[in-house]
Amino acid sequence: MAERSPRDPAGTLIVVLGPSGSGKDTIIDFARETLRGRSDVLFVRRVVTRDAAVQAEDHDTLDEAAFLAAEQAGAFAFTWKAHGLSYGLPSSMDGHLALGGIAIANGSRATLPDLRRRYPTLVPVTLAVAPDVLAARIAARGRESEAEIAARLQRAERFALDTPDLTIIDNNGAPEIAGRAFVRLIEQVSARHHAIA
Ligand SMILES: Nc1ncnc2c1ncn2[C@@H]1O[C@H](COP(=O)(O)OP(=O)(O)O)[C@@H](O)[C@H]1O
Ligand SMILES: O=P(O)(O)OC[C@H]1O[C@H](OP(=O)(O)OP(=O)(O)O)[C@H](O)[C@@H]1O
Repeated sequence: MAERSPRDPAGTLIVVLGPSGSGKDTIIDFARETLRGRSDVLFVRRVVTRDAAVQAEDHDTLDEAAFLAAEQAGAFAFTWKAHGLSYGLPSSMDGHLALGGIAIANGSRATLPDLRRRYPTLVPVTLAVAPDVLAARIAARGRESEAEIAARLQRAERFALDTPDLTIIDNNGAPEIAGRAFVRLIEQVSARHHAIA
């Protein structure tokens, strides 16, 4: 993890957290479509060392060596490792936050304490999904091997996100229901910005 001094940007980072298959990308995609044209809301495009051929969220791909070089050159605002992959949120995100914008990123539960230190106004969001629904959705997504799915399900049980300011969105129903709840949260954050401005 790149160590930087904490800052208190004018904007707000909304981070979507939750086990593999819980619907992080689904609600982010729904909000991106719904809020298209809103220049104050940045949907952060992650850099991931995942094979570009693997169907996943729309991310930039680097191999490990290139990721490390980019990290050392200051290309990332925040990085972490999970599932044998490296993930980076590009430093352009900090520029957007410094201007008072809202940034939305898919993040890692394991890094929540570090992320909060670095972004004190962080708004963490998580998705609640029953374990059997989760398992079925990861399998149906067809992105991981059986061993990888088993590892992801094990990891799903390791984190209890016990933080008082956490927004929990139920995603056991239709994706639009969770998607709309997420858009409402973004609108609330946006209204808070306007009230302060
Ligand atoms: N509410 C839902 N109902 C049915 N399928 C869903 C729902 N939410 C997500 N999915 C599906 O479950 C799979 C995992 O969702 P995804 O958004 O990729 O999760 P994550 O980003 O948290 O790993 C995807 O195939 C997605 O289309
Ligand atoms: O610490 P955790 O909360 O377990 O998260 C670990 C990683 O898993 C997810 O990535 P990825 O998009 O590769 O996996 P997913 O789509 O299966 O969640 C998430 O965005 C983190 O990068």
